[in-house]
Amino acid sequence: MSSGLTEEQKRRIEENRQKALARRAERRAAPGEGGRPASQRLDPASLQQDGRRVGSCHQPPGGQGQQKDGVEKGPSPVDAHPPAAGLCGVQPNNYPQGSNQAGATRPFPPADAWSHPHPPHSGAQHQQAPQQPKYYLASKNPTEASCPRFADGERTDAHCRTEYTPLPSDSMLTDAGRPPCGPCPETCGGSSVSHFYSTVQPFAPLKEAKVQKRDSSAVHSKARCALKGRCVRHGEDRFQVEVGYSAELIAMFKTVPSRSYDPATKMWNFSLEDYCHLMKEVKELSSVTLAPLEGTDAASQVPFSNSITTSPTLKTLLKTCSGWQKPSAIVKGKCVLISRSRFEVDIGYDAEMIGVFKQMGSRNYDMKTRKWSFLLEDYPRLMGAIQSLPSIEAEPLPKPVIQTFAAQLGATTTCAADIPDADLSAVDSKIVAGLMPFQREGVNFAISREGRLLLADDMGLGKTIQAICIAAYYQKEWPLLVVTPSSVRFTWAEAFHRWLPSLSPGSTNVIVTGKDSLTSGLINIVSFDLLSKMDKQLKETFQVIIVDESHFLKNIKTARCRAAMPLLKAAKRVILLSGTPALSRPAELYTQIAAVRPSFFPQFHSFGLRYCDAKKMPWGWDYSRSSNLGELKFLLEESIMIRRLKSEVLSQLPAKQRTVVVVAPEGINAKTKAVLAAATKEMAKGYKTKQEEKEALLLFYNRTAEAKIRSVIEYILDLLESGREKFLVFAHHKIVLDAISEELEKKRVGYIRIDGSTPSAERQSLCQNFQVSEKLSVAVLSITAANMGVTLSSADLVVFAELFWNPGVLIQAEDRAHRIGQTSSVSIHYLVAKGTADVFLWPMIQEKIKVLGAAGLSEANFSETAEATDYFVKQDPRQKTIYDLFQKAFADDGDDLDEALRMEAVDACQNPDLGRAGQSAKDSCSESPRKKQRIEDFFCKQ
Ligand SMILES: Nc1ncnc2c1ncn2[C@@H]1O[C@H](COP(=O)(O)OP(=O)(O)OP(=O)(O)O)[C@@H](O)[C@H]1O
Repeated sequence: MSSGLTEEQKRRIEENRQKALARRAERRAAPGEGGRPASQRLDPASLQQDGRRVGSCHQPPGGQGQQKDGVEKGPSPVDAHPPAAGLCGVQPNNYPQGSNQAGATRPFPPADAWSHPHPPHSGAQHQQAPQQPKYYLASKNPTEASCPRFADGERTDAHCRTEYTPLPSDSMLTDAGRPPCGPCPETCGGSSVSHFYSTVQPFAPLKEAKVQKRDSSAVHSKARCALKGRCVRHGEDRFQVEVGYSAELIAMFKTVPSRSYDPATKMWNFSLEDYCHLMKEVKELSSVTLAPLEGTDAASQVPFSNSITTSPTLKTLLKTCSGWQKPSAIVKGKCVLISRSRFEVDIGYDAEMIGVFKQMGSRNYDMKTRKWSFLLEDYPRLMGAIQSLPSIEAEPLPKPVIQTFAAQLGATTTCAADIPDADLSAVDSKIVAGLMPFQREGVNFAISREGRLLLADDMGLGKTIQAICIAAYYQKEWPLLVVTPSSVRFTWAEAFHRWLPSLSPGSTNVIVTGKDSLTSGLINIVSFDLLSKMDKQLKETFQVIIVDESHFLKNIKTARCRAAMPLLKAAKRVILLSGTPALSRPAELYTQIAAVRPSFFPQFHSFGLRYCDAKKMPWGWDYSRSSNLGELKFLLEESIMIRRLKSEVLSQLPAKQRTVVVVAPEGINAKTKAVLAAATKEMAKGYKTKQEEKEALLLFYNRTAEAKIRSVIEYILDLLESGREKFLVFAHHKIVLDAISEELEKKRVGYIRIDGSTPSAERQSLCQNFQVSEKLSVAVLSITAANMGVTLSSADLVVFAELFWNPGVLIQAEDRAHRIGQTSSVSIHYLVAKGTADVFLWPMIQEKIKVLGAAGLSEANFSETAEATDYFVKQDPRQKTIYDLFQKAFADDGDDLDEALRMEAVDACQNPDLGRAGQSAKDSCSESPRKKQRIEDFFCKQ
């Protein structure tokens, strides 16, 4: 670049330079005169008495400075610095120890304070410049006139402030890699400081500041123009930076994690742990130099090993200095999926990285979370750029996420294509036509995922019908295996026959004992526990498997899980059903995910690290927490899981959904079975009197209660294990109510109980407690004593452990949950046991309700759900006789309540603890005084 000087000017400059050199040589030749005293040599260890390092660029007599090469600067116009003395020059630094001259070490305000417009350099200021001394020397008293001030007297230009000179000056002034000092652009080059401030945003990336700095560094030298300051200890483990204002310095300060600004002293201080990082950054800045902390080596920035002034604490705190670039400088973070189309980079600050972020078209900065997010299509480009930054360690998105969202990555599409309608023409039309719209979507989803999925619809939304339809779509690949809790094995068999009428009656094989064949049916239904006991038979691989309540597999260590996992991994289609796939923590999902997509997370640990916030503890890894749950949800929903809540599909649901649960007959012991069989046989013969008939029926009913207890309890426990948080259980016999209560107590499940012995005053408070308390999960209720007058709408599931012949009473009981205040569809489960009085009671109830319905007296309809159980009775002529007997006995009775009382009395008599005598029954009956009286009357009548 042309200097713009005439030849004559150049000649004179050269002359002056030569003269100056000569004078300097003379001074050097005369020891003690003009030359720097040995004591003032630029010794890195030169310290003030108080240990603070001060001036290292000494002002020679006559106010002339001296450069390392020993050549005094002459008044050459070329070298002459812009006239505002001190703007760029080496500032006086040989103040008396501890002095704080005006302008010395002027602190700067915090970043916010700089947000107001900075007074610009006036043109006058620049015009004044030539009138200032031309020597490039430090001015002891920088002229106030040359430095505009804020209203509060603060100078506007950092270079107007007196600064500490860093040492050793040799290193400062002869930094080999630096260009020779040229005009300072901020003052001389016409670029005002205020302009610089305005370009540095509060969160301006340091990189950008650096870019500006580096661009300008070509034309000015740090050594000569730099703002100078120093580091001093600040308390036990911190250091303070005493320096004038520099926007780029502040921008850098803001990246230091331990930064703290002291408004009183107006200085920034930092942890010693950040010292080396900070010094390294300062070194990069063109406009600032800092004298290192006492006791450290300016070059290496490590403590002096032999210095007596270096305390052990300092050594310890600075020990990472030499290698600061490694652990301490690396900014670590991770990419996290935050929606189906975007991901977020959860990471600390790094200027270069922010520069990369800003190049992404889809970038979005969330002011609240202070995180950047991008479209997935930018992911490959962004990661490529970030990974090339040595100081950044950003954990990428997990492989399963990349695989699952491959369509969005790199593509412009942000949404995966809609799930197509599956062709269900080969499936029984009954089930296809019976699917509700959301259930059809579930089936479509399953088929789009090639029959491997976790169907996680809320409880009661009809996962069974969907699973049957999905499995039927793959019927060519059957035999089918259905793994379920043992209490619903028969319900599954019924459901298959109900929804797939084309199935032959013998196609379902319900496995009841470990000796049964696991593979003899087209549809094989087995409980979790039996499956684990039948390992030997498991060699046969099923291509299609349904697992109901798949969260039963949540613990990999259980026998049931160990038995099921190899089968599931090997099968072609895996249909997992669970309304509550994880009851308390994401770790519980792992086995279910692994069952459906074994390739996603082959090792639990990688899943644990990402989603269970895995922590190493003294005893091993703790996976009980959760992390990145949003990402996990998006991953699962995109790949393998479909979940709808009741509230989302409420408009498609009936207000009440009734289910017949066929409870397992093996729950009935052999003796009870024999008694029941004998009773059935006896009843088939008929009775002479009506009274005999009724008594026989009541005894049969009572035996049924005893027989069902085990299955009922098993069912209730399964419900609890499945995550049902609140439900009502109605039973009629005291022994059933007692058995349920005892079991709940044993299992420490919170419950209330309302039966005939519960005083009216207490009922209300029990109900209120149940309504509001999360700790009360079950309401154990007597069908006859609690079917009216109580509100228990906080539950949306009603279980009938026993049947009652009057459907009106049952409907009233259902309505304890289905009433004003209920916001959900109410599920009602009727437990029906084969080989018991239920077989006769259930069709009878159906019959009665039909009549009520036809008369417009009831909107309830049992026939839909009950049709599967109809054939119990219709198939066998002997059973038909008994059914007729039931019909006759109960249809004649106008007063069902009397019947109920009679049965309660019988119940009381049958209870071994209560004795058989009428008197004992009277004494022990847990009924209200009025009822007691009626029972008494009844016995008196006998
Ligand atoms: N499309 C339908 N048509 C008629 N009845 C249905 C339909 N879908 C579900 N149901 C009935 O709704 C009740 C609840 O269904 P199901 O037992 O399959 O629910 P679920 O989602 O498995 O509940 P849970 O998680 O509690 O086991 C059953 O009685 C079932 O027959």
